[in-house]
Amino acid sequence: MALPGLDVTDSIDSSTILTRELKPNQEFRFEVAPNTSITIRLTAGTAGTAELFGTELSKGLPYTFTCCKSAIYTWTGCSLSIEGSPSVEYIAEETPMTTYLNLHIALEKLRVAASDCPPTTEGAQGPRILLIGPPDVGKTTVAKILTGYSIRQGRKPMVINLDTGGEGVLSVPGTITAASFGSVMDVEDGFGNSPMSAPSAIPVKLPLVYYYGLETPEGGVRRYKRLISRMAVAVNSRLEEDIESKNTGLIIDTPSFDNQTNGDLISYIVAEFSITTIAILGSERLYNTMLKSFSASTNINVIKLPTSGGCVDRDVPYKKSLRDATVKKYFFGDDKCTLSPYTVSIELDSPGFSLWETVDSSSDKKNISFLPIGEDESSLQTGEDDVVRKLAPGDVDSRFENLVVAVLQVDAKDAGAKEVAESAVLGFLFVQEIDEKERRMKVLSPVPGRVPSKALLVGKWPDGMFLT
Ligand SMILES: Nc1ncnc2c1ncn2[C@@H]1O[C@H](COP(=O)(O)OP(=O)(O)OP(=O)(O)O)[C@@H](O)[C@H]1O
Repeated sequence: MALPGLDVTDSIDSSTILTRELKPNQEFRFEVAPNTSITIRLTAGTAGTAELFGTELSKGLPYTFTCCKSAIYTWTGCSLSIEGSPSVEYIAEETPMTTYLNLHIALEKLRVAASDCPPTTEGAQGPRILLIGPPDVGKTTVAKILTGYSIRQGRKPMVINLDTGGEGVLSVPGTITAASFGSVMDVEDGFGNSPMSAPSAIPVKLPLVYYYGLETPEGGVRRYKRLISRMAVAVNSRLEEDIESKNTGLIIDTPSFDNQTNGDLISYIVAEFSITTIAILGSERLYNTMLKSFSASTNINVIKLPTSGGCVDRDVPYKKSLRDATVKKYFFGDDKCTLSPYTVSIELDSPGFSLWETVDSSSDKKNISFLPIGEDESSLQTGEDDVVRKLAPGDVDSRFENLVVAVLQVDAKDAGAKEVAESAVLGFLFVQEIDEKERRMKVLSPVPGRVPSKALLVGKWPDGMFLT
């Protein structure tokens, strides 16, 4: 019988062991299908180092990968042994790693200059880089590489993820997060785990999390912008207390911005986070648009970065399986650390129950063309109820099954739409079943006991899934 959470992957086919010799500046690229896994070792007793998206591999240690498309790069040449069968594997000679390293060195110079300034002055603020571009051009990968390099240099970057449609960074999909990275990243897990999900061999990072609950910013631009503003305020005040992070600066990953329609949003992010460098990947057009838009700003550099030939388009089912795996891991852990979530029952009619839903206003977009000339989309949204809506107990029905629910920091009884729309997240629940007859909601919770009397927020993203 398959126990929930324990059927994570098939066992590794240890009969297949490949050895790959890499010359300096070569990259071993591999893809592992969902439900299979491979183990890679940097061969012990041989010379050479290797890194996975900026994080160095230890010699002889087994690293297990499942459901991923990734690459191991070497500056020196190295030998890798691979146990199992990757669905794709090859050695690439052309990579943009030297450009990425040069970018890191340029940022590091600015960090050194920032460290030389008195802590309370503006000069003490390190570089703040924003990575933008179309889908699957390597924005997240470059964010990982820059983060990995700056950690190896003894720095403490603040990493911000604004991409709600992806797999999530230190949290579930559908969230925006900020975390200070002061310790090594996880080779297998990229940005690693937060203590909200599972204990980990790698030191945990404590992220600030906001649940947006929609796939793209377009669904709720107004709330998305407000969350960005809240996060910018929180990040800035954190940096004032942590001079190491302040000197290191920000690395910001974004959703896919591939044309001029996102110009307003990009400008908003640039202004809120006081961005100093905008790096564009994979779109000459977006690069030129940004050059024009920020030509008057002397303190903002606009640069173009090459996309790695290893970046692969990930189809919709693959992305869905990555999202599902992240949520599953939040509740059940992984094969290194299995967790046992608890099933908790919530009374829908209890006074402490307050469930809100995020509103997707993208359906209003089709009406924009009927607006009077001079009025834009914002005039369609008039009150707080346009971004989040409180559900009456009678409205809670089976359409909310198999969705993620955020437990917010704001108390259920004090929660108004404004507080709910802007509140940070304590943790997540997963709705298993809604019994409309018995007026109960059965949820999966990472901790035992009663669900705290906090406002709960359910979104449309991540989309429904079966956690078995
Ligand atoms: N050099 C490489 N070799 C192999 N795979 C790579 C390489 N660089 C990136 N990838 C893979 O390509 C995929 C897309 O990269 P990434 O997630 O960084 O793009 P993105 O622009 O952030 O995507 P999105 O728009 O979905 O956020 C990922 O699975 C990543 O691991």
